[in-house]
Parts: sequence; C-alpha cells; structure tokens
Amino acid sequence: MAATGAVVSVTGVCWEACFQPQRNRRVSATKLQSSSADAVVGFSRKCRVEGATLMSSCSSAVKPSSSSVSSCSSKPQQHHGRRGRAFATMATMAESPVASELEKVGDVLLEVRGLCAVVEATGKEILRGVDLTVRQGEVHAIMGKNGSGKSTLSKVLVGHPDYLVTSGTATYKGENLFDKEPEERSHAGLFLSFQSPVEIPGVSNMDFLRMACNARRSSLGLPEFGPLEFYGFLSPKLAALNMDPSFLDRNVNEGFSGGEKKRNEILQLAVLEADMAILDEIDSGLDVDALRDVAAAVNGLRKSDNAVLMITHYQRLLDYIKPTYVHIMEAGRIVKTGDSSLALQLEAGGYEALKESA
Ligand SMILES: Nc1ncnc2c1ncn2[C@@H]1O[C@H](COP(=O)(O)OP(=O)(O)OP(=O)(O)O)[C@@H](O)[C@H]1O
Repeated sequence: MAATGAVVSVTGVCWEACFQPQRNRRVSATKLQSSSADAVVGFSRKCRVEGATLMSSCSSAVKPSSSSVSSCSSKPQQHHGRRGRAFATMATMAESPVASELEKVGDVLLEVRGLCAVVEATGKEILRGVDLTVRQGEVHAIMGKNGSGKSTLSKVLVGHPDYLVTSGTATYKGENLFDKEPEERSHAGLFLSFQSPVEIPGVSNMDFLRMACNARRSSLGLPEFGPLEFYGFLSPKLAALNMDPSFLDRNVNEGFSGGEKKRNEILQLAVLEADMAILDEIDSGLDVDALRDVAAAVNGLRKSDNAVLMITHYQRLLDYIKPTYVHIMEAGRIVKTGDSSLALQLEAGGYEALKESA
C-alpha cells in the first residue's frame, strides 16, 4: 500500500504524497491495495539513499547564519528526509480520563535537548537550540509569533525531508528519535496533524484510514481489521466528530473545506494507536462548533500514558484542551515556559507584554 501518500503519512508511506504532493498527485486505489510492507520498505530504502546523498552534499552547503544567536553547530548530524506519522489510542472520544489519573507525573515520553535544524536546501537555520521535555499524561502548548519555528519543530520531529538536524538530541520512549525512519517513528506512536493537510486524489478516505489503522495495529502485533469490522470501529469516532459518513467515500481531503480537513486529521488521529500527538494549529479554520468537536475528540483520546503537543496561536483552543505547560517560541528556541496563565497573559497583552514580564 504504498499507498501513496495516504497511508504513508501514517505508516511512513503516505509521507511521500504529503510532502511531495505534486509528484504523488495520482495515487491509485489499486496501489493502495498492494503490499504495504513492500511500499514501506521500498520507501525507506529510497530515503536512506537520499539521506546518504544529501548528508554528504550538505555538509559543505549548510552554513548557519553568522548572525544567529544560537549555539548550534553547523555540521548536519543526520538527514531527516524521512517521514512518519501516527496517532494515539482512542478508547472513546466522548470522555477524558479522570483528572486525577492524568495529574500523575508520567514517564518522560519525549526529551529534546539543544535541537538545531536548518533547511536542507539552503542551509537556513530555523531551530536554534530547542529544549523540551514531554511526559506521559501531559498536554503542551507551543505558542509564538509567525515564523518562530513551531511548525519546523514538529516536522523535524517526525522526519520531514526538508530539514537537517545540525546538533542536539531527541529521545522518544528512551530511544534516539533521529535513528528511526519516519515510518518507525509512526509505528512507535508519533503522530503529526498537519497545519495544511494535503489532498490525496485517487485514495478514498475509508481505504486510507483502514490501511493506516491496520499498519499501526500490525506494528503492535494486533490483528488487522477487515472492512466491516473497521467500519464498526470507525463509526463512533466519525459520529463524535460530527462528520457525515459520506466523507469516507471521498478521496482524502479532496475538495474538503479547511475545517473539514482539520476534522479529518483528528479522525486519523482517532483511528491510529499513537502515544504522542503533535497537533499543528488544529484550531485554524474551524468554526465554533467544529472547534468544540475537535477539542472534545482530542480530550477523549487523552490517557495517562500518552501526551499531546499542540501548536496554536490562540487561547480559544486552550479553553477546551487544558495545557499542562505553555511554551513560547522565539527565533527557533523555547524562550519561556509556564502554566496556562502564560497563554492568558499573552492573549491579554501580546508578546511585548510577555517580554516585559520576563
Ligand atoms: N522549507 C523551508 N524553506 C525555507 N524556509 C523555511 C522552510 N521551512 C521553514 N522556513 C522558514 O522558517 C521560519 C519558521 O517557519 P515555521 O513554519 O516553523 O514557523 P511557525 O512558527 O510555525 O510560523 P506560523 O505561526 O506562521 O505557522 C520561517 O521564516 C519560514 O519561512
């Protein structure tokens, strides 16, 4: 199933369509039904080859800005032209776990230290020493002015091919995240909901979701769902998001409105078994009802052993999904961390007010 882009985004395969939408514009349903293992392996091989090539050619090309205030080294550590996406377990979308359960201090799920990354093609430095620790049961909100590097951080974590990590570390579940192919990151339970979800013509939403779900289940040693069984599994999730079943027959995101695409991203999140969901501006483009539905769905997925990292510009999302921590990102690094009051302070006075209070 190489699905082509579709399933790759979940298993590592769909990645290709997501990040090279022009090249992968046409993904046939037939292709989706072919062996996903072949697709994933083939894709991984391709990435490794590209990675090796890019690594060698980039070592001289990458020259972080001398005006940068970062302590990032200029030597790329690893090419991250690999992708992956995953999602978190969804027992029910209706109810959040009890607060006391979530308030327990969980194990560290993701630990990022001194992460620096550049645009692979130009060497432009974007991430300049990000430090971040996410524990199980936590919700982290990352806020920051436009262009501060929030989306880049999320994409580097899942292995977007546009970026090179030049220094720093990211440990996920105790293992080096950057040692993993994107699909391995996905299988390990890392999921990214895109800020601008791509359309995948030729691939029905139902096929995409089922293949993504089954790829994840296989990686967990669980039996795959047949079409009918999957529909039974999917229906309540669809209902919880107030999505019409007709969306399942349409091609992935094709012709969807901005808000429908966001709901569809969360539907993907809901059918996948992930441990860490990175949600990049899931609130953008949503009307008030859709925001409430999407937030309820995310809350319903929260468990004591998973975590959410949300990128947002607005308090309105945090009214629904309460963050454990709020981080402010500026010029490629996290410059301030606090509790939910930090977002309220930001809402009231803007970024200048935060600087004054620093
Ligand atoms: N592939 C790329 N090629 C060139 N520049 C890039 C690339 N990716 C990111 N950038 C630049 O890096 C900076 C950070 O981008 P990023 O999308 O991470 O910001 P952001 O904080 O998510 O912004 P916003 O709030 O507007 O979504 C921007 O100046 C952007 O133009």
